Amino acid sequence: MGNAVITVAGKGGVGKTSISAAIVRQLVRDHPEARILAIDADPAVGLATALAVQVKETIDDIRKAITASGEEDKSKKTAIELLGESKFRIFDAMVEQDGFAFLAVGRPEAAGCYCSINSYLKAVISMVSDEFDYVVIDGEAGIEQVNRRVMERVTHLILVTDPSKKGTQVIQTIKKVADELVMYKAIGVIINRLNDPQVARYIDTGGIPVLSEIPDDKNLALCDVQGRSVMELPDDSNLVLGVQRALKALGIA
Ligand SMILES: Nc1ncnc2c1ncn2[C@@H]1O[C@H](COP(=O)(O)OP(=O)(O)OP(=O)(O)O)[C@@H](O)[C@H]1O
Repeated sequence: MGNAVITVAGKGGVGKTSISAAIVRQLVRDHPEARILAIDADPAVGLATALAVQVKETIDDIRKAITASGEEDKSKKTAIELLGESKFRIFDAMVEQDGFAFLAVGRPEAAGCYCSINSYLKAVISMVSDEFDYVVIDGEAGIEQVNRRVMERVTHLILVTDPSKKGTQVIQTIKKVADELVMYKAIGVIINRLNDPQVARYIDTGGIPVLSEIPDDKNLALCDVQGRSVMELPDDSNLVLGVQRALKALGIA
């Protein structure tokens, strides 16, 4: 198989970050020889915390620096061209630890529009994807990044919802947009925090295949409180088992 670019998307607060971190954990264990990159593309910057990574420099920092240098440059190159020329800076910003590389998009300070950082992010994903066997992207909540074609190169789209109607509506909207804009190979849903199996039959994913259902995970709650990495979750914790099932269903594990 070629490289896999896995994106995790869904409504805010449903568990995208925890699931992305658990996917990284699983890939590191299943494929110790593989080159694995985790990208924190959520401006809320949770993946770094979930994986206990100390971020050195973000894509947004690099964007600002090269935009500033571009303004002094009389050759009128576009910022994305400049970014291509400073590819080494992106690789330099990656933190290597526990068997994976990590890159954060950062939190653009200018209020309002993330369009510009999103077009950088898209360029960065294309630029770095070929250098890794697996890329795992923890996306921003909602449809914006899919809509702006940031996720164009994604091969596996994992939609996360909780059992709420709002959650399932968001994943159906993301799927609709992705069907037009993303050439994904596989798509599926993880239903997170589903504690009552009786509730499952009322959940309407709009025909999107369910990859796995994950009940509340006590170990994750403990990790959260103690600020420990999801990499340290025990093998039998609900999140780990649910992510294993999902990766298997997608043909990745
Ligand atoms: N299966 C689970 N069991 C217990 N706690 C969970 C589970 N899934 C997520 N949580 C907790 O719910 C909270 C939100 O999860 P997480 O940050 O992963 O969601 P998110 O979708 O990435 O949120 P955001 O959209 O804000 O980035 C966290 O405190 C996380 O530990």
